[in-house]
Amino acid sequence: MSDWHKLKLVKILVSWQCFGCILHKFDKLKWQAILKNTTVRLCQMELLLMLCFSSPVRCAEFAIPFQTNTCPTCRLELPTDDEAYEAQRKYKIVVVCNSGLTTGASRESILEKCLPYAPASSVHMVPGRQFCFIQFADKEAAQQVMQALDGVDGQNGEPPLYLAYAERALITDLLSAEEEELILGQLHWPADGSMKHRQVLHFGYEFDYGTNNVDPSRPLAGGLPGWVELLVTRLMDGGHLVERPDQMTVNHYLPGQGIPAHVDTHSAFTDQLVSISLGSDTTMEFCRPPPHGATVAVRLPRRSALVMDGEARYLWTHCIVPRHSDITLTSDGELTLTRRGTRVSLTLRRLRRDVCRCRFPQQCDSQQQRRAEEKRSNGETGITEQLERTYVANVYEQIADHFSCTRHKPWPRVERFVRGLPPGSVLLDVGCGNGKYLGLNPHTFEVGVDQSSRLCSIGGGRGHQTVTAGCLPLPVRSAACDAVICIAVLHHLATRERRVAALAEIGRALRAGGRALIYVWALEQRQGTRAAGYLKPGRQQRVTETETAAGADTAELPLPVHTNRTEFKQQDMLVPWKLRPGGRGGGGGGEEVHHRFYHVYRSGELEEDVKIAGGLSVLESYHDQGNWCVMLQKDEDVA
Ligand SMILES: O=C(O)CCC(=O)C(=O)O
Ligand SMILES: [Fe+2]
Ligand SMILES: [Zn+2]
Repeated sequence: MSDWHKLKLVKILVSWQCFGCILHKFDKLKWQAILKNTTVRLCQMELLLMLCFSSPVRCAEFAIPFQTNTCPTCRLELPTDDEAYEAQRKYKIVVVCNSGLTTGASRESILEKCLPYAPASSVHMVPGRQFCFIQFADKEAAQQVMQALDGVDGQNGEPPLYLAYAERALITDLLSAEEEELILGQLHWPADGSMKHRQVLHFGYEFDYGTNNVDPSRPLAGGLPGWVELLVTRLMDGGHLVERPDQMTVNHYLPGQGIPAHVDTHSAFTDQLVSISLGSDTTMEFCRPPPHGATVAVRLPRRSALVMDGEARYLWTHCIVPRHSDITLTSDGELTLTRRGTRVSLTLRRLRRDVCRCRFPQQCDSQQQRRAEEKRSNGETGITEQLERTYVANVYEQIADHFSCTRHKPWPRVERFVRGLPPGSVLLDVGCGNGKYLGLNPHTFEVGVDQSSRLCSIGGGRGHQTVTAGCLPLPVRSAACDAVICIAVLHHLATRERRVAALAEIGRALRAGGRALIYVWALEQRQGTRAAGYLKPGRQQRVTETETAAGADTAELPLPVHTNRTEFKQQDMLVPWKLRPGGRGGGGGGEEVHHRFYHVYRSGELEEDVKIAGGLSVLESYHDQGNWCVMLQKDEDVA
């Protein structure tokens, strides 16, 4: 593999996945050399994580606030595009991605490299890590160093440094001790104690702990106090806050008190939340929901402000564990137990008056609600998604091992397409299953996508790159692929709208001039006098879906059940899969029957769908092995 080819692959992966996942994949390669001229970006929570493992005190100090996408491997956020990245190049803290204590760099060696371009005010080395942070007096100094050093070869053959801008998420010196005292004196706590585990006050709007929401039509008299407006102005002038908050919740915690893990409701508040600590330091814990389940402890010093945005605001939960003491680091790097005092926090938020557009629809009450409303108004009831989940996704997950045993021989014309790709091509296999079409051409870069995590791990176990994801949308950058294959996948989508959308997604993934090969099961299993293999009796070993569910109760199924090895009687149906005893879930005794949803295509239908999807031309179309097949080419310059 030439360096150019490696670079191309890394570029594609970098745009899909976060730095940590890339490094994980590439630890065997000399990634420093490969990454030359490639913009490496870290995502906010990943930085917090990496920092945190070695340093519970400084973990939250830095974050990179790019506009982001989600890494399909680990679901971390990633920057979206170069424009967004360029627009954000204005921070006075820089992270050096490939120089840290574990690469043999020192504070002195880093300073020495920067000094000819601009003086650095401090360098933070992170124990056990291969990156470090440099803080400059101003943005211009940071920019000069960035321009001079980023990706440029070092002297005497030294590898280049890779730099990215970073920003503080924690503002440690927001207010003075006198101001803190004045503010604490302004707050009047009701004698009866408003909550069981802590006391709270609300300004601007009341936060309702029953619904975890606010009523925008009922503002509280008085709005926010003047002294808060002053702190807000400081945060905005410092570039830490984009919008002026209009709601404040003040929490009062005695030592031993805390707040349960939660994500502030998406539909209630906008992108940035601020937590200002008064009276005492504390430790706030951020947790990423399972299956990842990472925990990051962030030390919040008194008189500091923590700004949560991106996935720290929308995806990770935050909590304060009810404890009397926290484990912290001394300035000498020793671990010590620090007793908590009484802490008062100011949570500043802005009411949301539109739909949340965060990148975590699964976690987003606002987007879920909107989708439900749309469905209701369309008269649609989620049947489609339910059908695909029950009769496609869940079934493949259960029959994965057995299914994989029946899928080893590539169909010749698909194999020919893959083998014919020019060296260096990037091939995406949409619905890759166990990866039987991956690895046929050693000169291409291939990534398989399948929504079954079990099939992905079977493919992954054979050394292929697989990503667990569906095809709507595809987890790839636009125009990233030279070729796409999508074999026996689209017939599992339950509506025409979704089948067309999947074709459009394939088109989006292709570069102009790139080609795709699509196979879908045909309604017509006969061509002239020739019957497809599927109809031939006595070929039970090729696929094992040979019999109808003998004795299975089909009365409750939502669609007619097809009798295997017979002609199709309708286009939408359920096709039984008999799970062999001994296969997963087979258990050695009786046979389990699973039903998969299919929409078999009639002659010409696939071509019509391609036309509706747009931007793709049909180069060739044919009938092969009982499938309708098209070879497509992405049109040049579709405006
Ligand atoms: O006390 C804090 O800093 C956090 C409070 C909080 O998370 C909230 O009110 O939603
Ligand atoms: Fe909160
Ligand atoms: Zn949201």
